[in-house]
Amino acid sequence: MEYYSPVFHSLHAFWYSPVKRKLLLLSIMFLVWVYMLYSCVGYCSTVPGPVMVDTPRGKETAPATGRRSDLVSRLLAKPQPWEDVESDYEEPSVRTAASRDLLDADRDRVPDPSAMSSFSNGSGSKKLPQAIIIGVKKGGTRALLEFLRVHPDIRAVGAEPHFFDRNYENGLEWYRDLMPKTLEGQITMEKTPSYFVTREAPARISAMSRDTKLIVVVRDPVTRAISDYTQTLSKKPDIPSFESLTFKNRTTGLIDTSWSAVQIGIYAKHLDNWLQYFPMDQILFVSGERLISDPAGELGHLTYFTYFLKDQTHPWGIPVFTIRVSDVRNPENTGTMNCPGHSQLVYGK
Ligand SMILES: Nc1ncnc2c1ncn2[C@@H]1O[C@H](COP(=O)(O)OS(=O)(=O)O)[C@@H](OP(=O)(O)O)[C@H]1O
Repeated sequence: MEYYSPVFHSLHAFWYSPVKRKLLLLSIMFLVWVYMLYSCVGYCSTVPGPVMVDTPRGKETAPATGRRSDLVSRLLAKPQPWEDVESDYEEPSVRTAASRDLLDADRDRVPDPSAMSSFSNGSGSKKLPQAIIIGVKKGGTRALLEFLRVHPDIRAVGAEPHFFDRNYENGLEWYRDLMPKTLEGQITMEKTPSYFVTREAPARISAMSRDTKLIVVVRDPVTRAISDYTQTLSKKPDIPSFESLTFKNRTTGLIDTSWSAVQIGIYAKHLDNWLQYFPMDQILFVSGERLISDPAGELGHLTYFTYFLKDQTHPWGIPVFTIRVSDVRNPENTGTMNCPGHSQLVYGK
């Protein structure tokens, strides 16, 4: 006995009608297409797209991974109120974490587009930095960092984290999270030039790790001060002249050492603070002058740097960096010194 179903009958009739069959197929294709479109939109919204970031060189496109765009947005976060205010050139002799950076550059606040190492491939793990370029501001720290990060053993965060001066309360995990991933044997680095003149920085870095290598780019303090001043002048054209800020009394030649541009250049004084926490052989001095006059020559020292950073002696011997020194209060008093073994460090003495 044949079972008769009205539903089966209407389906049968529907299927054998060519027009209706085409309509059914079209509807199915349409539904599949809508489904695919929906899935694609959902997927694309989770895939990181290019991010435009403001840099000192203008707007640039960063190939944003999720991690990188996270870093960029964090570092591009609205500046704290005190960061917006530039003061009247009166600064404490040594900056404290809460103090304002009078001559700070915009670039200090804006992350470099290559905030993550270009070699970073997503593998490895984030580590706290083993080496930090702690200063000096306008010494050539950016150039040095960019030179160093060319080396495959060095991974550096491009933006200045300002952890040990402005963001310390965020904690070490926050700081670690800013770092690029590294593989075994690779060195994590960062640079924040204001650490050098921040009173709390040496103790804080030492608390993180007493083995941290410190790199200081030193430059003739007078040239450094002019560079610092020029940067501020470009943002605030109506500030007083360099001379009137430098001298307390032009006739006697008495220098106003409370002006931050001069303060920062009294290297020996700041160095004393660091030497309370770190031995001299853990601090590497680099010539800011050489970074300008012979950057290729400094690039040649990259191998030395990695040996220094890894606590190893280079097979070719001990690296020697000749540094021109001068006394900010007596610019005629210049000389040279070799690093390491820099017993003649007389900057600002
Ligand atoms: N190789 C190379 N390439 C480009 N620029 C170089 C280089 N070496 C040093 N400099 C000079 O370094 C000065 C900026 O120093 P910093 O990077 O430490 O500045 S900052 O503190 O990060 O704002 C800035 O100095 P001034 O030009 O006198 O302002 C740069 O010119």
